[in-house]
Amino acid sequence: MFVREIETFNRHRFDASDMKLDDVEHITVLGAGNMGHGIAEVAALAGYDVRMRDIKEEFVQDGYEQIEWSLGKLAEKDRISQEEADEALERVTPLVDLESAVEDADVVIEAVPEKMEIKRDVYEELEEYAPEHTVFTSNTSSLSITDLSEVTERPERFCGMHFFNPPVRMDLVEVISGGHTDDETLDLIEELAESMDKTPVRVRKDSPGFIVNRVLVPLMNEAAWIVEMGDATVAEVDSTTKFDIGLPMGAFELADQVGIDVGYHVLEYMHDQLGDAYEPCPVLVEKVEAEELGKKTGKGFYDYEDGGADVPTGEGDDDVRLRLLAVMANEVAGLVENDVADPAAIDRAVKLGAGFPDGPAKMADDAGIETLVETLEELYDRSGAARYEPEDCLVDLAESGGTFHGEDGDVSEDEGDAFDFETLSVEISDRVGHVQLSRPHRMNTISSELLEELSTAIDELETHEGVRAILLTGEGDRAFSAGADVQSMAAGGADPLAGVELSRKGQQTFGKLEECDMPVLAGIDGYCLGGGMELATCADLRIATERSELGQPEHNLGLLPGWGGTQRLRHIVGEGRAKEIIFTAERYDAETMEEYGFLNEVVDNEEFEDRAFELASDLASGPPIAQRYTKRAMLYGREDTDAGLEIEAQAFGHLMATDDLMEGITAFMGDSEPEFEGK
Ligand SMILES: C/C=C/C(=O)SCCNC(=O)CCNC(=O)[C@H](O)C(C)(C)COP(=O)(O)OP(=O)(O)OC[C@H]1O[C@@H](n2cnc3c(N)ncnc32)[C@H](O)[C@@H]1OP(=O)(O)O
Repeated sequence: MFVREIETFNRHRFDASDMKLDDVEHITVLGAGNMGHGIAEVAALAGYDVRMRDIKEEFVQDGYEQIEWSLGKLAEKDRISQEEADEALERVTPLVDLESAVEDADVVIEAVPEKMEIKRDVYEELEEYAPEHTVFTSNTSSLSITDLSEVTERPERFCGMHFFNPPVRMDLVEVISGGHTDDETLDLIEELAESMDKTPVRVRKDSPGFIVNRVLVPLMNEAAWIVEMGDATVAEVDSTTKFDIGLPMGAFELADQVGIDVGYHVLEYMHDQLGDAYEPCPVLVEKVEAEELGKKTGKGFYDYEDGGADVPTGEGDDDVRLRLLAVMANEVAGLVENDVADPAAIDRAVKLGAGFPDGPAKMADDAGIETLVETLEELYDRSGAARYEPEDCLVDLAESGGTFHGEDGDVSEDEGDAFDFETLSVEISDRVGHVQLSRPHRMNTISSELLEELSTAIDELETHEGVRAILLTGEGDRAFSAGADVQSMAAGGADPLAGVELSRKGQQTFGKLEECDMPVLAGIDGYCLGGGMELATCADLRIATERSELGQPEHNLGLLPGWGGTQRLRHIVGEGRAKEIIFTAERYDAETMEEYGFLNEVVDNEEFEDRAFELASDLASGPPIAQRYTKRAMLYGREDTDAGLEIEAQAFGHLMATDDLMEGITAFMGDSEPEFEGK
């Protein structure tokens, strides 16, 4: 028996390190509810053969119809073609029989109800039928991955794969390591999430609430405690959360949206696992007992049969703001201290998973760690409640005058290279993060490594306290970039799937520039071709030297502009010109590209460097909040004017309460230059 167990263990280990993303063809999703059918749809859209299983025929049929409806909607909005929608649907097989559902599975994603007993039964049965090589994942949002993995005989090939609702729209997937998970499994599942067009964030340790819920749920609890303790009303708390902190919803509005019971159950679990700091506020208990669970029951903190959440502007309270930020900062500190994730990963996860404009670590840095620790200490003295006891690492940060994004944040303005990359150089000067493509010997062509590093550089600059604008240039005076490195692309062989992945990777990486909160300037000197032009297209402004030549020559190679060019270029130059540029595959001079509206300015060759830095510094001195929301409104308004107008209106209102507005008006009246701080 002992020998057999060791053999099985060894075989599992071999299989785990052996399975690569290319080997994954069949995915089984267990559960056809909201999350299950959403995940099945995402997997089918990514080209996987999907079996979706639930315990009753009516459940799977219902899930299948939801997928059909959702794919139809995507096609209707031209996000995918009708043919792609039909093909994706064909890849989904709804099933009740577990054996047939998992017999070919390479990866299982379990999304059954959040009850340990139910999941345990499912995994025990699953272990009977699933092939040896299958990797098991759970979409649980609250249960322990380690505990779940121990129900199976393959705990090393078991991890969390936590999608957000609705999976088809939400970008984030938390990939959670259980106590036994091996690195190969985590790598594979992260790659799988990326292949589904999602952004994985690794949760290095199995910890209650993982990252996003660990920040959100205590935030909702604290909102409730503020009301319970008589320190503010629901309206005041939500006004503060939405209009002073700038979160997408008020804390109570969010609780109603998610379901008060859902938040409460996660909180109960945290209370059980992590102790008294997570004691649920009685207000939440009362709501759950009264079955006033939020939107889904018609009543929660707001009455949805009587107009729903109507969060007032201008009722914010600074003590409430500091208190909510302090509690969030303490959660971030707990996650960092326990090595669950670093501040950059936490910020990325919360921005993607909860739609926060900034991550909680960045918001804490901005508010001042020392102030937040003082806030916690005052509350702790007053109430003695464990939730206000500051984490050691937060106190240490406050005492040392540091910040969560400290190392980068501490780089003084003109200190030069702040980051270590092979294919890029990144420097920070005068609040401008200057990214230079640094492969001059190959015309700054874009290799997979450069794409990878660019993606990291954008993430790092975006969360860097000292950076307010990004400038992109190419090293040397021959090329901004001559596009994708066709040589290394050809070296990858003629693998269509790898091609799809490469295209997606470029689309996503360049897309980060469109989505990032600060203005981006592309400074073009020399050739700006193919993927290089697609990169420049994602900047907000473009300037080029007189000698520059620009174009999309992909058709000459029998390719198409696969890093966003078929979609994004038309937003800058209009569809007619975009088609002309792509179909002729010509190289255009800078003057013509200025006429076409692609370039904002053409500059003398000798003056290029000075002008690029001058313009980038100008952008960096602009009002950050207004810049951020202008970008968002314009980006989301591209396909949906009403959505863009709504963002515009909300942002306009939000700006009314900012220091930046006061600063702008005061400077205007006093005829001086404003010093915007983004507050
Ligand atoms: C999804 C995205 C797809 C794409 O982006 S596909 C690629 C689109 N880009 C192109 O098609 C541009 C191809 N390159 C050219 O047409 C020419 O080059 C230039 C006009 C940019 C420059 O021509 P010249 O001044 O005569 O120089 P040179 O000797 O052709 O190039 C210098 C070195 O640079 C390498 N190089 C240039 N472009 C690329 C590229 N895109 N991928 C890989 N290498 C490239 C060359 O091979 C050569 O290298 P060595 O001296 O070692 O032979």
